Amino acid sequence: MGVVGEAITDKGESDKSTKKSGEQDESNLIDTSYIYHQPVPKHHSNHDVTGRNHSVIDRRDKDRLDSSQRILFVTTEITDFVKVGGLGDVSSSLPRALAAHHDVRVLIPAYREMIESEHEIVPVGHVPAFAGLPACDIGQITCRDGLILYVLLCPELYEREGTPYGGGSSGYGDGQDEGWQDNDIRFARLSRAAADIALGQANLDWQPQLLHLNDWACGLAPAYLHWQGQPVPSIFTIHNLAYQGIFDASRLDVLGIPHEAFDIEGVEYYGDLSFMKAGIVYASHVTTVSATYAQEITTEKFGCGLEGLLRCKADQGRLSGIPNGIDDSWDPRTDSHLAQAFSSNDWRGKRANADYVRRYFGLASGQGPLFAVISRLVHQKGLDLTIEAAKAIVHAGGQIVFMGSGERHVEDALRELAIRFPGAIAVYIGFDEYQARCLFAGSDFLLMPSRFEPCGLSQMYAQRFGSLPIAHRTGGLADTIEDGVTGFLFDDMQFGSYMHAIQRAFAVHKSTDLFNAMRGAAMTGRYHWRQSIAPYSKLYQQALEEAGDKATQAR
Ligand SMILES: Nc1ncnc2c1ncn2[C@@H]1O[C@H](COP(=O)(O)OP(=O)(O)O[C@H]2O[C@H](CO)[C@@H](O)[C@H](O)[C@H]2O)[C@@H](O)[C@H]1O
Repeated sequence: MGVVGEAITDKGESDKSTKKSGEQDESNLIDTSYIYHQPVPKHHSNHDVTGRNHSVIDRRDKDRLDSSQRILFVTTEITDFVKVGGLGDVSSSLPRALAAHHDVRVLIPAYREMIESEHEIVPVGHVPAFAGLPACDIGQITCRDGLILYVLLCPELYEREGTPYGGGSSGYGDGQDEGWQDNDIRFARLSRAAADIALGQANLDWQPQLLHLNDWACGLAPAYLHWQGQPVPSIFTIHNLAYQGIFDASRLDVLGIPHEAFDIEGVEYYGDLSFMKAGIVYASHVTTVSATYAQEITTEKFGCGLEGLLRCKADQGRLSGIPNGIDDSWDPRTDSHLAQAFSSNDWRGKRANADYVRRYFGLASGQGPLFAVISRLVHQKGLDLTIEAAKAIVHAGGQIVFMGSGERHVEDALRELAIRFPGAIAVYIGFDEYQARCLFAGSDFLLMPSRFEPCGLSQMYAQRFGSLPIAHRTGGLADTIEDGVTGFLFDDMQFGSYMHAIQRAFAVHKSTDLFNAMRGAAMTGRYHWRQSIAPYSKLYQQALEEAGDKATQAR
């Protein structure tokens, strides 16, 4: 990824970075069960995250694949090429982590970024037109580490300026924000292609046994299979229930949805059509990305109108929370992006990164705490609270760097802060993977007062790089931050509660021994994908067995 934004410094200057983002490494897998209904483990440990490098899928893995499952992982973003947020990171690292145990391939639309990349796209298949969905070809990109991407070639749908979801950059373009007008067609096309591939109807020389679908954009895939009476098993993972893919009921025919399916038991959502609901209803099993969020979405407060259905799934044992992880590229000892590599207890090395961040973002040099915000700038992330807290942080001697893009009014409010507090607040509108890593490494604290957070990756990256998160006790934040040990949690989404947590952070910063102990504890947390592989594998197995049983009964 190259330049995607501008840094606004206290001098009002723009700065640009052209560094490439880091390659993703993978590491060994161990079996640790980690599912919803089981106690949420604490991540503080004396062990470091190390492991065998999986950046090249080696012979041993290939041999094991003979007895493994063939999984098609369907997604709309992947950090290798295009990323709007956390789903891009997960889609890049989870299939690679799973590849040690399974034959995992990825299906994704062929966006402009792929077409224009140096990667060769080899034509390997074709899917026919269906209802109002155009026919299209399937190309194959083989990544340097061996991961195979099937890319859906349809220039009129996918080769556009903008994000995978729309011309704006705030969210996941599900029809409730600035999404492309034809997002229903675009992502129904993706879903139908996944179903065709699963049925061996795409002329590929490979056929998956199971679909692993991610978020609303893939929601129609299990529905298409169901309506054709084909029991191909599928896992549907909710990364964010707030983006649902809601469209007008008049679109049923163009999307090839049978009218009988438009009811409360099917795809109907309060008079509209919901792709997210389709995924939940028709997939063999639903997962989300943390244990706490899996419970939260069964409640009215977090369920976005789908809590009843989700409660039902939970009662049937068909809803699990499996936490996200981070890959081995997030290692401050080896990350070549950093101004200086460092390890736990090498606080001078970490300090070199803080100096770099202050210089790069145009902050005054100083000894006070350095806070970072690295986030999509959307309502979910609670930026309003941080904007309110900014003045108090600066007056107490802190500095803040904001990096992100999203809702226009939030971007404008941040620009105003940078102008109001020169030398103390810097704002980078956009996202730059390289500078983000430096910021995680250079900051003392990460501000993340999310209203809800299905899992959250930034707080894991921050802890790994010795930056203590200050976060709302919700979803994955509650599961991955140990209050007073690896970060600070606050209970009420209120300014006073947030400020109290920030004050605790200031107090800890003053006490060198305590601060260092907390940073050390945060850096040794275990958030690797290896913890998630066993639960996913178990679900795959279970879904395949169930599908096999059904097929036997049907005979
Ligand atoms: N403007 C921007 N443009 C591009 N990248 C940016 C960006 N701002 C931040 N990022 C990067 O995107 C990632 C953010 O991931 P998160 O998981 O924290 O949140 P997100 O809400 O996007 O993901 C959703 O999906 C993930 C994956 O399951 C869940 O962890 C999470 O809770 C859920 O909200 C980080 O790598 C961050 O550096």
